[in-house]
Amino acid sequence: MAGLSSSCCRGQHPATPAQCRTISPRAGPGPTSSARGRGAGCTTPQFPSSHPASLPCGRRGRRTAQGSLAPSTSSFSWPGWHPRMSRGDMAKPLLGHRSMEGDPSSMPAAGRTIGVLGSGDFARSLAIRLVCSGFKVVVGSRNPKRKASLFPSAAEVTFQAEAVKKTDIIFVAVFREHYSTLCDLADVLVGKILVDVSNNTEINHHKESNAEYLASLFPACTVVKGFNVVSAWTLQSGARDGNKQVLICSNNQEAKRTVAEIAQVMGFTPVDMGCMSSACEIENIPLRLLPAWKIPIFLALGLFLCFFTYNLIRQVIHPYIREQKNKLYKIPIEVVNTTLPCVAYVMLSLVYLPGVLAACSQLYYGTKYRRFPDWLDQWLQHRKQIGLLSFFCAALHAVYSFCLPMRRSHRYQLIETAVKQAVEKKMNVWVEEEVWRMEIYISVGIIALGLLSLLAITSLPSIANSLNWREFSFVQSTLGFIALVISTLHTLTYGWSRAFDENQYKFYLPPTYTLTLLVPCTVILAKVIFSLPCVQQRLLRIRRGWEKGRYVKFVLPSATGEYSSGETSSNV
Ligand SMILES: Cc1cc2nc3c(=O)[nH]c(=O)nc-3n(C[C@H](O)[C@H](O)[C@H](O)COP(=O)(O)OP(=O)(O)OC[C@H]3O[C@@H](n4cnc5c(N)ncnc54)[C@H](O)[C@@H]3O)c2cc1C
Ligand SMILES: NC(=O)C1=CN([C@@H]2O[C@H](COP(=O)(O)OP(=O)(O)OC[C@H]3O[C@@H](n4cnc5c(N)ncnc54)[C@H](OP(=O)(O)O)[C@@H]3O)[C@@H](O)[C@H]2O)C=CC1
Ligand code: HEM
Ligand SMILES: [Cu+2]
Ligand SMILES: [Fe+3]
Repeated sequence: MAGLSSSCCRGQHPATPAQCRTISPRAGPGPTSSARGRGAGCTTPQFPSSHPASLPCGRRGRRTAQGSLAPSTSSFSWPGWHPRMSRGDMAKPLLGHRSMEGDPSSMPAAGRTIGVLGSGDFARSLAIRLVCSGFKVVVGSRNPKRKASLFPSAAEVTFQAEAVKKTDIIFVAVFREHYSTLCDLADVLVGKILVDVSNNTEINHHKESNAEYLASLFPACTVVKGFNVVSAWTLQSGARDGNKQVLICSNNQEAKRTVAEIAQVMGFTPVDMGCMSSACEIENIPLRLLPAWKIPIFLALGLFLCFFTYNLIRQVIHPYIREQKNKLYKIPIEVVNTTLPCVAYVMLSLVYLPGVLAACSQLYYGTKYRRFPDWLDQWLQHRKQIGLLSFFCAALHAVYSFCLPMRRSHRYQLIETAVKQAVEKKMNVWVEEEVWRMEIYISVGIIALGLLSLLAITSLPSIANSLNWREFSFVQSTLGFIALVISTLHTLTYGWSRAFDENQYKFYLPPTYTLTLLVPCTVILAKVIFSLPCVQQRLLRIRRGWEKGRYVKFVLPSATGEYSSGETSSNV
């Protein structure tokens, strides 16, 4: 068989279903080391027309090209290759074999024979995991002799045709572009479950999903999409250190349930993604890189750039132009440490601003059933990521702040000031107000950061899952808002009277902290207004389903506990 690269074929896809029948391959060079390489692109396997593989799918005779079907497992061990699992510890599966007799479909998932086509990374990890989970495994390879030593001894490695005969569930662990080479197994595969584990190299790279393509090549089989979001490593090392979810879809419920059961026995959590139409989405998942983080990260970078430039102008460019002083040394720490907190603080307020806007919209329309505009919906969805980025910047800011006294420049300035004061015979340099100001804003900063850490911890799924909705909302909504208020205190005590000191205006630009106060103060003011009883009651009613302009008899528990009748409809 031609040594084929297994990278995607850049659009010269070998087979459509029809083509699969008339594929006229020609023998290419013998298997090369790149057979498993990721070459620049692959070509359709070319065989001479006399080659059995040149007959249409389903009507091909048994392959004789590689001679008669060799015995399944060979004692041949590949020199220099030490499979991760030593042969001994894979001798028998971890779970005891349960009775193998009886109707296979009623057989408990474990103990069942599972087929794996392909002998690459994924096939090998899958075989190891299946054997560890108590399944019997038969691997179908184009070259079983060479590959047998890569698999645990409990797994049987044989030719593909041989392997598929022994089981009714087969994991197809080959790349999409090589599905067509399986066509000569079409007859043997009739009525079997094919599990498509393949991924693509780009999002929406093909017009139909790999699973749909596989189903079109083997219409007499039942295709289930699954396991593609699990890496070979997670498969091999077990679900503990990777994502445990296995997303599964298929048009056949029974087949989906069988594969889900196998996933469960392997220690994974099957997630039913519905029918085959979701296969595309499932195949795109491993190609996405932190999709929910894109907008928040761009927002943080944008804010950082703006504040950094602003601080650079004030702290470095202004003294250079006005006093010919070189303050470039301030860039790595001081400029960064007046930029990071601003980003942290503004982003923290951007976490709570959408909630305020949402509340305003509910108050304005007098209903909670009206969809928020898309941009607000999107914003509400991204609050977690915005919040965590704010926490990250605030944590960096705290570390930077603790390091301020370490710097050589700080020490020189300290000595310089001391000498100057000695020369001026200034004995008492203690400024009570300054001392208090700094004590307060540092300690308030620490409390704010402590609260943000609490929010960050409750963001962890394992912690969030242990809280009920009210507890989670208390931490995220109430404590989060308190953190915002305390950060505002920290910023105000740091800024103090600088905003009113004209020396603090460089090129007429106000001190940076004044710019950061706008959004947080708006949010705080709005939240104070929403907490006024008249507004709060209305919001509460709306959230309980009351609607303006609709006759809804509505009773609300009043502060004293008895029920007062709510406002009947008012047509506005
Ligand atoms: C470090 C950190 C980590 C964070 N982690 C997470 C996280 O893991 N998950 C997360 O979701 N957020 C997270 N956040 C963001 C934020 O804490 C939460 O989104 C928080 O719930 C926002 O509270 P809120 O009061 O602004 O709005 P919410 O309490 O969410 O309410 C927003 C708006 O929705 C409407 N609303 C609320 N309740 C109802 C109701 N019952 N019926 C009808 N309408 C209603 C109202 O209009 C309300 O104003 C994190 C923030 C930070 C700083
Ligand atoms: N690696 C991973 O972590 C993951 C991989 N996957 C999917 O699993 C599938 C296999 O991936 P992986 O194991 O990494 O790939 P490999 O290249 O390691 O293995 C692919 C296997 O396909 C067979 N093969 C290679 N070329 C051809 C060909 N021209 N014709 C027929 N069969 C061929 C070979 O088996 P033999 O020579 O024995 O026939 C080879 O071992 C892919 O669809 C991939 O998207 C999904 C999730 C994670
Ligand atoms: C351990 C916690 C914290 C410590 C020790 C700390 C310390 C400091 C220090 C020393 C400054 C002065 C910076 C300078 O002049 O170089 C400062 C400013 C500031 N801090 Fe913090 N801080 C902490 C937490 C926070 C948090 C949680 C926020 C907000 C989310 C925050 C926001 C700010 C802001 C906005 C400024 C003003 C920056 C400027 O305009 O120059 N800080 N903080
Ligand atoms: Cu290709
Ligand atoms: Fe492709």
